[in-house]
Amino acid sequence: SSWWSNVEMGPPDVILGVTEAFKKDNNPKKMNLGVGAYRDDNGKPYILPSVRKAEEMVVAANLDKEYSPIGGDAEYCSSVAKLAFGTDSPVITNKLNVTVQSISGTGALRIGAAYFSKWHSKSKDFYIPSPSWGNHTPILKHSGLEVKSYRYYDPKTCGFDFAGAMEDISKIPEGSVILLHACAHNPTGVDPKPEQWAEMSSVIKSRKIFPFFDMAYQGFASGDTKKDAFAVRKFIEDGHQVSLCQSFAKNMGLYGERAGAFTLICSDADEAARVMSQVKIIIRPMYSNPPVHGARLVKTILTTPELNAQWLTEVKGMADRIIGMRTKLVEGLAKEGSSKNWQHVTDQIGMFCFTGLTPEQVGRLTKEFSIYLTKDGRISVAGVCSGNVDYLAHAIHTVTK
Ligand SMILES: Cc1ncc(COP(=O)(O)O)c(CNOCC(=O)O)c1O
Repeated sequence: SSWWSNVEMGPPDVILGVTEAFKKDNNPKKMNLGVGAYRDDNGKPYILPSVRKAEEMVVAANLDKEYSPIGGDAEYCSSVAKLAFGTDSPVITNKLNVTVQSISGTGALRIGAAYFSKWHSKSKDFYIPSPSWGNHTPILKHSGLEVKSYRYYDPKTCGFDFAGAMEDISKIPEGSVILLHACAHNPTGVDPKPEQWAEMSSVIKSRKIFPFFDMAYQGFASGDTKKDAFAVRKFIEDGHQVSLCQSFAKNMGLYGERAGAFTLICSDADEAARVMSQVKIIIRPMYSNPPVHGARLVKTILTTPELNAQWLTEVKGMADRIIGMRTKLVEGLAKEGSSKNWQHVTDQIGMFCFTGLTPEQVGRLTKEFSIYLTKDGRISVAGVCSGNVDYLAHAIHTVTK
């Protein structure tokens, strides 16, 4: 018999499964609201002009294709750290950040999980929001960590369960790690308000819990990179030694280029040198060194002033288009005569909207209207455009009235 006769068929990836079903549907009005990738108002993938410009500059520079350093290009690492923390942050000026390039946000989470599994001796428990990005649990578990959860989403209001979150956080044992989505929470689109972040920061500090940030959407949520980094910068101001995962998949549209970064904040230069040495020891046997092209595009944009300014307008443009579609959807539902409160659709932020639709209503959207989304009622607002927003409003009203 074969070596692999023992291998059973694994479950299909929920999100990619939605896209497969969408492709098979030949209804001209079909809509794919499953995949978390930006689409322009014609429903097409979008390559940012600033990225195209950076690519021309990189190609014209005739660079070699030698191996990157294990931790990636040093200038790339310092440019992405400045974007996250702010150029005048003490973290940057005192060089307290250990920042390495990662294989996008997922790679940053993998490096982080492996680092904590090996060097965070106080606890192996990671508390993630309920719900969280589907990949968080397997990434953490594959690294030998325990995954627990804290209340986050309130299905009654389709909003943030602040009281529940605070109650759960106040019970998390000292030394545990809490995973926080810095902005544009996936899958709910629900973010804490600044004053709620402040309260979470103080309880996390007083309980000696470690804040592990995942910032996959900086600039893509509100359109303002500083605003979207508020939580990370607030926690640092409050004295937390945060860790941070960054992705340039969404805010620079570099999905397939796999550009990201992982940062640990240290207490002094000596600690930073020791920590950096151990992070590199983790990366070396994982994938040895990162891909060069995506990082070169990011570095060129972030370190070329006029390109950086152009990028900021483009990422704001993507955020504004999505925010505009949220408003149009709520207006469309009102026009359809819906008497339900759809305030959460415009209160939520980023790529996703947790509609509050039941699995049965989701099933009807797909069956009766060829609208594809995940069973939890999450829609990727990027899949909504001026040509289909009224159709979506009609369909949602029909299945919810
Ligand atoms: C919270 C979060 N962290 C990290 C990541 C990592 O993304 P990447 O590895 O592509 O940078 C993502 C990307 N999610 O993909 C969209 C979807 O859910 O359909 C993410 O949402």
